Amino acid sequence: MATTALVVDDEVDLCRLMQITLTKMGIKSDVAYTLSQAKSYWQDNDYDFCLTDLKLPDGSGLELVKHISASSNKPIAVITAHGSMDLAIEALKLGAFDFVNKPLELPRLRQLVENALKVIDQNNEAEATPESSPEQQILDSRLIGDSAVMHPLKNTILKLARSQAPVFLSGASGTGKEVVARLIHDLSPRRDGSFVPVNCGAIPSELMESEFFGHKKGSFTGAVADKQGLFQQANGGTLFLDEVADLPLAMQVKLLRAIQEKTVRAIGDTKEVPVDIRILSATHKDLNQLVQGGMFRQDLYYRINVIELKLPTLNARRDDIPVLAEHFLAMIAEEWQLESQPLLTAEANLRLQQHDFAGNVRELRNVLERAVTLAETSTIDISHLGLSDFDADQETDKHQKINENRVSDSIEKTDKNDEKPSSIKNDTTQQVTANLHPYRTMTHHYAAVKRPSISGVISDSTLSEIDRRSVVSTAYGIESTDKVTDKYPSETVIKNDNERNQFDITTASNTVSAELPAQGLELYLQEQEKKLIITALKQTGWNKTQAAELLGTTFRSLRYRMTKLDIAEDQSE
Ligand SMILES: Nc1ncnc2c1ncn2[C@@H]1O[C@H](COP(=O)(O)OP(=O)(O)OP(=O)(O)O)[C@@H](O)[C@H]1O
Repeated sequence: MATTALVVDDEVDLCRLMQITLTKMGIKSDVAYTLSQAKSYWQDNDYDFCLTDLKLPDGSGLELVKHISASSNKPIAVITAHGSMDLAIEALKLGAFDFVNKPLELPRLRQLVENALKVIDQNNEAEATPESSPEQQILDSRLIGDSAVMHPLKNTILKLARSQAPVFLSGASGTGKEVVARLIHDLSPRRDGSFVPVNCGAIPSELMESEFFGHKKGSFTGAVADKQGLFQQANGGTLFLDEVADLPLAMQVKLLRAIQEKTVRAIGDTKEVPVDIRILSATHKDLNQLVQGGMFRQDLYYRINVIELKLPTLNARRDDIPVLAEHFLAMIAEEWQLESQPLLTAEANLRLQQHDFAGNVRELRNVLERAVTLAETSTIDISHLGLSDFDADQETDKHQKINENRVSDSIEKTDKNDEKPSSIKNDTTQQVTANLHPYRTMTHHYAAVKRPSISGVISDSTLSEIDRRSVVSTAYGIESTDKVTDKYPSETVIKNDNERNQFDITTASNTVSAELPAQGLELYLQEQEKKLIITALKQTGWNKTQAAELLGTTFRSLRYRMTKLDIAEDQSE
């Protein structure tokens, strides 16, 4: 059956133009010239989608958007006068799936209609298999959790995936913002295009323009060839601006312009190139507060935060911990090629559910990776988790402290500010090791952001023990000690040795600050880790068991790190 559409506009010529375009695309259409006529046509016919002007003689097209999106999930797109971005944003918030500007550009109209057709197909598929639509299956297999807060979240993700609206993902670190961003893309009509994630905090500011918009050969020293920017790489797909709060103000202006105009100009180029991208963004920081403080442009905030999706902390969905744990253990077993999947004892499972996960899902995964590494067999007991003994009173205290810090909505406030009592932060230091997200570059969190003080660097909660040793030894120019305790490593290492006790930490900070790694902390640490591992492997003739022993780690852990750092099995030649 042919697809049908309702076109609503009071300009007769424009309606004819739209009808001709639709007919050429095999779509039958009716035209309504007023709001009331549109409502009654929509009521009496079973159209597949609607395209409406916002300014109608007897009312606003926004009313039609509200009417249609409240009663069905059929796509409705709006036509806006050039420059009336506020209305377009309002329409997206009300449920319009996309908008097109006047004067109408036919390629853009065709692209919008093609996206609408894809949404219609997806809706039909979902209706045919309501219990297990392909979308639902993808969602359930990648966003693990079945607790009360996850149901509405998943439904919203499905809805947002069908829209073209910019979505801002907020939530504390490790709650799964990137997982959700990928899902929104993979479930959207843009899924055949690329998903391009960019860590805004990791790109040096002097390279930003070239990274985002590209450059022409010879446009500056070092531009040895033409380079495509991230916007163009995401053309037809989705650009995910992760850690968007870290964008320098100068770049915010340029980004806003590109997003509004939907065109980019490479450095050294004379022409603007149109780009068709959807913007998703995320940060664990309170962007609203940054706007108030003048650190983030209000207009850009308004533009990227058309729809905000808040991700719950893991503490707010403890029921999901067992199922998440099982999911991660299965992943670890596969990635590490274990003979059998590790299993948690009932006590270990319970202990995990009691733990205060300041690092959220990422922390859970890291705790499990460490536990699998420590366990001699495939049974993971409470002792392998490395969590301090559970003290119900203490945990209650912690939760109370968190609650005191929350203003009205407890979860949202903690998410936004990442506020934790220092006791909890210390816990995190013990629990959270390196970010092990398979998609994410290791430069993700810390490069270019947390360089200023050595104490900041070393107390970084994501450092694994070996990372810490190399930081301590390299930064201070001292040998690493064998006894690196789990807590704050720099001071512990220094305090363990009388000679080093005399070492003035302030002087150290000053001395070291001049030698901070240009490539950023994470990249630097990776290089150090890689060097140490290769040295140990070379010393043992690439015998992994012996190399692991030399490094004071386990075979499994070494194998994991080799894969993570891309160290080939034998580089002896
Ligand atoms: N619901 C979930 N189901 C399965 N894995 C999840 C879920 N939530 C998070 N994860 C996993 O947790 C880790 C952290 O997730 P992610 O990187 O998406 O968090 P984030 O909120 O973007 O963190 P950050 O703010 O630090 O960038 C990843 O390994 C991710 O795969």
